[in-house]
Amino acid sequence: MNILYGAKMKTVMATGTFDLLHPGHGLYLQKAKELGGKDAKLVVVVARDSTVRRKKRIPIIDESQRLEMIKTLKPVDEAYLGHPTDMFKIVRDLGPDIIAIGSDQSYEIDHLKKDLENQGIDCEVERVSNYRRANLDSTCKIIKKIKNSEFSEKSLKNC
Ligand SMILES: Cc1cc2nc3c(=O)[nH]c(=O)nc-3n(C[C@H](O)[C@H](O)[C@H](O)COP(=O)(O)O)c2cc1C
Ligand SMILES: Nc1ncnc2c1ncn2[C@@H]1O[C@H](COP(=O)(O)OP(=O)(O)OP(=O)(O)O)[C@@H](O)[C@H]1O
Repeated sequence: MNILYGAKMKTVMATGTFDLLHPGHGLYLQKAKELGGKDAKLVVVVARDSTVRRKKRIPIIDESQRLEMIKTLKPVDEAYLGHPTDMFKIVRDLGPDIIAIGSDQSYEIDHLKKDLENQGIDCEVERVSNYRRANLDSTCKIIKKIKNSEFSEKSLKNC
């Protein structure tokens, strides 16, 4: 926790895959930062390719490019790749005051709080309730759209 003119500046940690960025990612990061109040710092942990393969699918964009993109976003103060196997290591290293879980992330808040306690980590866990609904509001939907599109070789000739 940093001290800013006598007030506590909170560090909020956000996590995710962020493969093929969409506005829902931006909303999550903005709302996550707001959980820390005025002058909060937002640090983002980008999932490793090996984690994404294990939990979801083969990522389209590799981890270094996903990290590079996240670092360009306005609410983001710092961003790092996570650990390949130990999800608590980065939490220990970054020492956030709050971990912000996205509205559709599968982590159960009380369960995660207990796991952190068992690891000796003192940190709040809060859910970001905002979800941006749209035709393309998840990476999966973008992938499915591209896969089902009738892109012919001719229409892609300028790619
Ligand atoms: C507290 C916390 C720490 C995490 N640390 C890591 C990590 O060190 N390495 C990693 O690859 N993924 C880590 N993750 C997992 C990913 O950020 C992400 O949750 C996972 O790829 C699944 O994506 P989804 O949560 O959006 O469904 C962490 C998640 C949380 C909640
Ligand atoms: N439409 C959305 N509105 C708000 N938050 C979102 C939205 N989509 C994703 N998020 C949040 O952004 C973070 C990163 O999401 P992530 O890239 O892991 O998944 P995703 O975009 O939902 O794609 P996938 O289809 O792979 O699950 C997570 O915390 C997730 O809850």
